[in-house]
Amino acid sequence: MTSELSSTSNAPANGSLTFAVPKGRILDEALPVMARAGVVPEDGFHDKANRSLSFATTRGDMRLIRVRAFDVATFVAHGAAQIGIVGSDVIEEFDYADLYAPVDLDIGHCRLSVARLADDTDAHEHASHLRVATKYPSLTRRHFEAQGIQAECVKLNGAMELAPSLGLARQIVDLVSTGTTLKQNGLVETQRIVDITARLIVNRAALKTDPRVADLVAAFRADAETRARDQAA
Ligand SMILES: Nc1ncnc2c1ncn2[C@@H]1O[C@H](COP(=O)(O)OP(=O)(O)OP(=O)(O)O)[C@@H](O)[C@H]1O
Ligand SMILES: O=P(O)(O)OC[C@H]1O[C@H](OP(=O)(O)OP(=O)(O)O)[C@H](O)[C@@H]1O
Repeated sequence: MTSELSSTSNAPANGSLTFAVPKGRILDEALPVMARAGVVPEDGFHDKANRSLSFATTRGDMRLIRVRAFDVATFVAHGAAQIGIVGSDVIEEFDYADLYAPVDLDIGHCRLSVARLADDTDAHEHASHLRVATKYPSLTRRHFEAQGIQAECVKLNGAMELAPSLGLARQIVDLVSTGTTLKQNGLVETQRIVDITARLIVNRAALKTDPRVADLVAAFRADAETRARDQAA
């Protein structure tokens, strides 16, 4: 499996660039940022009934693929896509050597936190071993290891907030934004692990060999800098 993936060529098919975007909540915030950098999907992309996964853009040499957030990192790390947008949670969970994240896009703000049931006041305060339900086992283990605690992770792909009340794990590690999901499920945040924003990511080899990738990085960076200046003014 690994050797098959690592043999994937970084050369784009037919000289075309592939730009990977997550299909869910980041997308609405990402589209205006992408447009300012000259990445605009053609008709069909916004049609919910359209089952295509690959879309033309107004640039003849670029297509967009719409995939799950974790898969954006996988496509770009293996060179199947040259460039993409993904949350820093995903980048840090995988820690792919071939992935470079040169621009903080200042969108998709949230945080990764530990939470437990509000009434579970002795939830392993002094334990050396914990059971944690999470979509982020690697980040979770690293976080608890730094406190001398061994975290046994139960991997879930969503709805982590159900785990404590159903006895799957007393603690969860999940993304928090407004805190509404925690509250509505009787949970409280106990530790903030890291703040998250969406990043532009590129395949390192593609960045070195294809000037169009470097040009795109420059366009996204210039836009991020302009927005930061406008906010400060
Ligand atoms: N509550 C939130 N507020 C803001 N940003 C969030 C929130 N939850 C998640 N995110 C960001 O959005 C990303 C998920 O993006 P998105 O929903 O577009 O992906 P997805 O492909 O639908 O995800 P999934 O694989 O869970 O279906 C997360 O990796 C994180 O960076
Ligand atoms: O603090 P809040 O504003 O309530 O946001 C937090 C929720 O958002 C994310 O889930 P998402 O809606 O992306 O669905 P998912 O559980 O399918 O990942 C995250 O996993 C939390 O459940």
